[in-house]
Amino acid sequence: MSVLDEIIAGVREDLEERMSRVSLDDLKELAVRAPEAKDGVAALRGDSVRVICEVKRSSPSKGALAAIADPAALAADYAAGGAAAISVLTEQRRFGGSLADLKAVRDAVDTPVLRKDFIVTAYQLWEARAYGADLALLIVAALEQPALESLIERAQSIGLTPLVEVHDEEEVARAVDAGARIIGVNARNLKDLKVDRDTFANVAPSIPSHIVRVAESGVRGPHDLIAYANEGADAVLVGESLVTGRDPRAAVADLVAAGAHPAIRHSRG
Ligand SMILES: O=C(O)c1ccccc1NCC(=O)[C@H](O)[C@H](O)COP(=O)(O)O
Repeated sequence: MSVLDEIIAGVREDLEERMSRVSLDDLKELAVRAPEAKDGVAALRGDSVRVICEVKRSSPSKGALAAIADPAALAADYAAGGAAAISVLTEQRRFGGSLADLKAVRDAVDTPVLRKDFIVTAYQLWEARAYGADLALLIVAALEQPALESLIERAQSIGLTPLVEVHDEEEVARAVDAGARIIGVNARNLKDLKVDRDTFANVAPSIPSHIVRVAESGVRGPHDLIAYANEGADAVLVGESLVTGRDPRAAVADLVAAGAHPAIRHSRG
């Protein structure tokens, strides 16, 4: 069993428990009352490289990263630093996240919010919307093609923008066929957790230019953002280096400034 398979097995158990407590109809009621979803595509594409900042307490690869007692305060720092979106890991067992974190972040900022989890059912999309997410992660490696297609369609129909995650060119082809408008290339191989920053450069050229390209994982500071930008990234997704650093707001501001540097703007035409 790969790490991804193990994570998904746990996610399915936790999901069963939530589904036994909260009906889909009740979730839909909550979703109707949630603030209107913001446009994820508009948030992540522009003349500068956008920065998605993650609320990440722990991870399978590194264990505990940061306690994050107040995710709302961290999100407010990210927003003040210029984050284009805030990613909230809601998986409990390996990442220490929750839907309560998602709600706390939603209530604290106007910035678009991404539910980062291992989504395998439409019920989780409704949860995402009910707790205020604007975007939801869908991982190609976790889904058969018909499920990927139907989850992208369902996400869009309820106002969520799917961020469709891939790790190789074959997965890009699947994401494009399924109708993705934002594709994230994860430098982390979710089967063995190794991070290879060359993954983006190898995979991104196969992403059609009308699709937003996000470079995920391994960003330690502005130099990594600049490298990803030069390889064609519209946005980067950053977790560990922000939650383990001393000043997340300043760290985000440094990344945002690097992403808006005239040399990068010029190379992006
Ligand atoms: O972070 C992990 O160890 C991990 C393991 C298995 C599945 C997903 C995992 N992380 C999710 C992510 O993709 C990252 O949190 C995100 O890209 C930010 O990466 P980083 O800046 O390297 O923390």
